[in-house]
Amino acid sequence: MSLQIAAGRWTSIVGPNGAGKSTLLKVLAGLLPARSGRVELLGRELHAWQRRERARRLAWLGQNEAAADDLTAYDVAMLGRLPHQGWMQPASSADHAAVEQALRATQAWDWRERALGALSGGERQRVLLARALAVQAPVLLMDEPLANLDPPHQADWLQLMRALVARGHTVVSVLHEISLALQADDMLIIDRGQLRHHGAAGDGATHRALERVFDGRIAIHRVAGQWLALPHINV
Ligand SMILES: Nc1ncnc2c1ncn2[C@@H]1O[C@H](COP(=O)(O)OP(=O)(O)OP(=O)(O)O)[C@@H](O)[C@H]1O
Repeated sequence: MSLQIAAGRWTSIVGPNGAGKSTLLKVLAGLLPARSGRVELLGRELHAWQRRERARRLAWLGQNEAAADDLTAYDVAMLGRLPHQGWMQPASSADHAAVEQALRATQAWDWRERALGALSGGERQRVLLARALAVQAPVLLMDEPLANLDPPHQADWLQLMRALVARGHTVVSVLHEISLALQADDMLIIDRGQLRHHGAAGDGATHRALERVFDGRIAIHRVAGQWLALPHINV
């Protein structure tokens, strides 16, 4: 695969189950070694970055991530500030401000004192999203950020991503919900470990590539001003 993800845009990665979407995202994050080739972040080889510097620039939200269930939501979000903190140094007022802003942005502020393990799946996801936002990194990589989120919170997430991109952040997200993925600026379509298409999410060529990669089992339609992926159901 050879690709360049545009800075200051939101790119969604889509494709069938097992296509390699999460694997690609992990390689981009430096969490999996690329077997060959190289990955660059902001024009510099990923592994040439000093780890703390890289962690400040790259925020990560994984799929079904294990997290310390006995920590409060507030302390989980504060983990996102680790790259900004010195060894054994207490959190600064900037750290607390970033955590509060992130928890409020994901509407998780009200349960900041509750343990992560006591939250519902969607509530937990919003705290993990807040942890990624608290990093205040220019690049955010997210694997299934909408898992367990109800439709209003999915819409909130979309708005949040738009606001981040408007402020110059780069967002890359793996999404299974194609209609939501179609709201991105750009789309990477992956199948069987190969990049099948890379283009603007609103382009007809991207829509045809999507329909192909899902064996014609979906069709992209324009409904109420939005692109939607509708499944073909034989009745
Ligand atoms: N740790 C691993 N060890 C071995 N094989 C793996 C591992 N993780 C993933 N794979 C395999 O690599 C392929 C791609 O997996 P990946 O998780 O990247 O797919 P995906 O596109 O994200 O799928 P999904 O839509 O189901 O989440 C799959 O065939 C999977 O079984």
